[in-house]
Amino acid sequence: MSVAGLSDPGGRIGCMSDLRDPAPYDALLLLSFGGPEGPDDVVPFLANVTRGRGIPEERLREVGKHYFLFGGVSPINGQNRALLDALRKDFAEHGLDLPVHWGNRNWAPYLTDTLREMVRAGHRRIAVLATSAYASYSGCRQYRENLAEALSVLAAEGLPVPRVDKLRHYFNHPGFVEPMTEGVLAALAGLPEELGAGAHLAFTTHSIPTAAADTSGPEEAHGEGGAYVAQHLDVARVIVEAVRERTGVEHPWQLVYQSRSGAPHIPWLEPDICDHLEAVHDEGAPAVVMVPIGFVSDHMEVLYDLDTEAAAKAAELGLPVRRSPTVGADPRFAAAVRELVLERSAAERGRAVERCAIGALGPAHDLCPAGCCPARTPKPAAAGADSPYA
Ligand SMILES: CC1=C(CCC(=O)O)c2cc3nc(cc4[nH]c(cc5[nH]c(cc1n2)c(C)c5CCC(=O)O)c(CCC(=O)O)c4C)C(CCC(=O)O)=C3C
Ligand SMILES: [Fe+2]
Repeated sequence: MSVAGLSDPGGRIGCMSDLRDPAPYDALLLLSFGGPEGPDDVVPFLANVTRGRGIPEERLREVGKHYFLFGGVSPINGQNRALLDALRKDFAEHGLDLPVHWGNRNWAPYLTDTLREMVRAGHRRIAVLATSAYASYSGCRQYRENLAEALSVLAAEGLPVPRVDKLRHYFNHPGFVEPMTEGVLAALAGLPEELGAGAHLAFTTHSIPTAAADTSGPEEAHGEGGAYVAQHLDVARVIVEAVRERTGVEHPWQLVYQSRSGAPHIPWLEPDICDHLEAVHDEGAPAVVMVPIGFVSDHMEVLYDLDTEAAAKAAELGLPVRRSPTVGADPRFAAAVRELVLERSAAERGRAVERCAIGALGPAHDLCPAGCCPARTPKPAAAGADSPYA
């Protein structure tokens, strides 16, 4: 069943607030991308991200320019540490006794090392929260492939193989969306009054190849843009409507893309944020608020691609822009994670659960069906119906 989030002035957002029992889970794993923490980390980090594709070091240094501009430090690890603290605090305050660990796909602490420690500490049934809210190969199945790889290493080492369950996509959880809505309202209020009312909202997310978008989500969601585009449009509509309710203004808006990479002849989702800024400027938009709904924290894709590159484009056009924040370690997001854990725990125990979701799409599946967000070259993926693991 899908119900609207209940939000009171104290900031509590709840659907399953009566639940406390995390069984059958004995731990939560925060699974993220990882990022470099100094100049010497940048090239090895990029080699990890692009592993198996034989990209020469020279090219990696070029790609690493964004990181070198910031002293070789991505903010993403610090942001995950802050999220870990927020989760532990929220769990403790709500009587949820569940240890929280952290592992990354591409940098230390590495997923495999974290899982090994968790198994040695006795954990056998692990809920997994990925720092990616939407469907897609890059945002979902690739994390599941990395989980399968890590489990295969543990098995080869003769260690027990834990069961890992990835929590559902939370793009439409009110604890993810409401802090972003508030951020948009604050960004609009930060514009000079005569510009704010007519400002355009540019909702941004990571561009991916159109072929990956079209096959994102379960098979029934396939079609142009697939679940990836549909989910982002749903979140954008919810925010536009919430802003209209609060301000009386329905701002013109569009879903646009950023951070494209890959060969130019392969089609990726468009338009790019910079082209979009130019287009709306030509149409006479007085100002733009960039809303990075595709990301969970203000990491390098946000700091470079929006705050540096797109901001420079806007300055060149003389177009006033603001950028609203991502959820990061917002306590409402931490509360949402607790609810996702408790909801899934109850479901695994066979209880009927209320799944908190706003927008038109309803709550996403617990278990990715076979063929969900397929890879170009099939690999084993854990935590889905087609997982080779229990
Ligand atoms: C959908 C999506 C998300 C959102 C979901 C999620 O968060 O998972 C995301 C997040 C991120 N992407 C990140 C960094 C990178 N992504 C790359 C490359 C790519 N991303 C892709 C997609 C996504 N990416 C794709 C289709 C590619 C090309 C193919 C490939 O290489 O797989 C490359 C390689 C160099 C380049 O091609 O530019 C880098 C360095 C960082 C870390 C930022 C930091 O350090 O603060 C984060 C959070
Ligand atoms: Fe990426």
